[in-house]
Amino acid sequence: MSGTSLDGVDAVLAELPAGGGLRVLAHAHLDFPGALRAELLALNHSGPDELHRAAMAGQELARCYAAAIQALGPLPPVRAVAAHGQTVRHRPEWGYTLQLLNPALLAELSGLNVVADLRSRDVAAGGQGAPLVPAFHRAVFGKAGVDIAVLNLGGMGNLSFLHGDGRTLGFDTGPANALLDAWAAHHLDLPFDDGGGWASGGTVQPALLRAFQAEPYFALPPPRSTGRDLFDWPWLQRQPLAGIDPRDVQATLSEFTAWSVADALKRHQPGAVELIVCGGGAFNADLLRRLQARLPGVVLVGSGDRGLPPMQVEAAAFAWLAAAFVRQQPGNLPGVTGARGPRVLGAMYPA
Ligand SMILES: Nc1ncnc2c1ncn2[C@@H]1O[C@H](COP(=O)(O)OP(=O)(O)OP(=O)(O)O)[C@@H](O)[C@H]1O
Ligand SMILES: CC(=O)N[C@H]1[C@@H]2OC[C@@H](O2)[C@@H](O)[C@@H]1O[C@H](C)C(=O)O
Repeated sequence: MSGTSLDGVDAVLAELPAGGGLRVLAHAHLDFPGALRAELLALNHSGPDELHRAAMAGQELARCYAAAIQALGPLPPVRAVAAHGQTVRHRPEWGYTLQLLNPALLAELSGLNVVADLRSRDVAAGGQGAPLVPAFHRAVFGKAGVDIAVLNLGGMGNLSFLHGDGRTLGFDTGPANALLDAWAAHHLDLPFDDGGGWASGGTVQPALLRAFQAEPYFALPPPRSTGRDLFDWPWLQRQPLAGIDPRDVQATLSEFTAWSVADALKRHQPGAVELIVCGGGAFNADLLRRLQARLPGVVLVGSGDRGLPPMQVEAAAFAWLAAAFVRQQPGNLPGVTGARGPRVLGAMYPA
């Protein structure tokens, strides 16, 4: 799995018994080489010779994925590799979502079956193609009779609502780390603001926060999903930032992310008693503190305390989706994505 924060690749070796359940046997993370990260970031927006560059980046990604698989150590017999690829365009309203990867090359390099392109069938059926993890969250974190929410803080944020009565809903809340990382990189020359330490010393600017909140995406009803197509550096540059201390901008971005999650939770699952947090944002203490302040009645729990560490959840989720493909079972939840019905997700490139 490599997500929209573009930090690198997370791989897990997962055991998925036919009767249900999941056991992660190994985890490896590889940072993207700097040049690849910069190219993937650039490919999120149109530019010169982008078809050639996308094809080259897809090959480089396949090599990174193969290295991540190798970093898992000696492997038992593996049924399939779930390979998400790198989202560089997400335009379900135009009938497509695009994850760069050369899955044929990954099959060649790894000698394993590769299941890729896990989102496009849902989009073909009229869905958003995202988020796909709510079904997995239900399977691993759900509890009958208890309202639980699961929050992924990746480049973008997404919430799953695991209602006690068995209903599962979810959608993308908006940007999570993508804008925080971009601003920190620009002003601190660091890949991210570790623990949110820089943001925590800033002062939230109410007028700027209101400008962020005025983005029409936040008024959309579900099903909804988003990406760097909208929330990226160009979006930030359109905001009224002039004359504001950069540290206050970072604090305001952090508060904005906390607001987008808390507002979504209050509107869609006011009875939630527990919020399980995963994704790299789970290590941002400043962001979690702001979120807790906006959700006084909700207990925030790291996903590690519920059996799956924050950096493993997404990779495990896509392994689970690929297992559904191997069994020719649907992976999407039409009530979440808006697809016309359940669909088998993905395509296999044989070993
Ligand atoms: N110690 C930390 N302090 C603050 N932020 C952190 C820390 N560690 C990781 N992060 C954040 O988490 C990000 C990586 O998160 P993750 O790998 O979950 O995202 P992703 O999978 O790329 O995104 P998505 O869920 O959108 O697909 C980093 O880019 C950084 O912003
Ligand atoms: C198109 C795409 O890659 N979307 C990602 C992204 O990262 C977070 C959010 O935006 C979510 O919609 C999705 O990933 C999660 C894991 C999902 O599909 O459930």
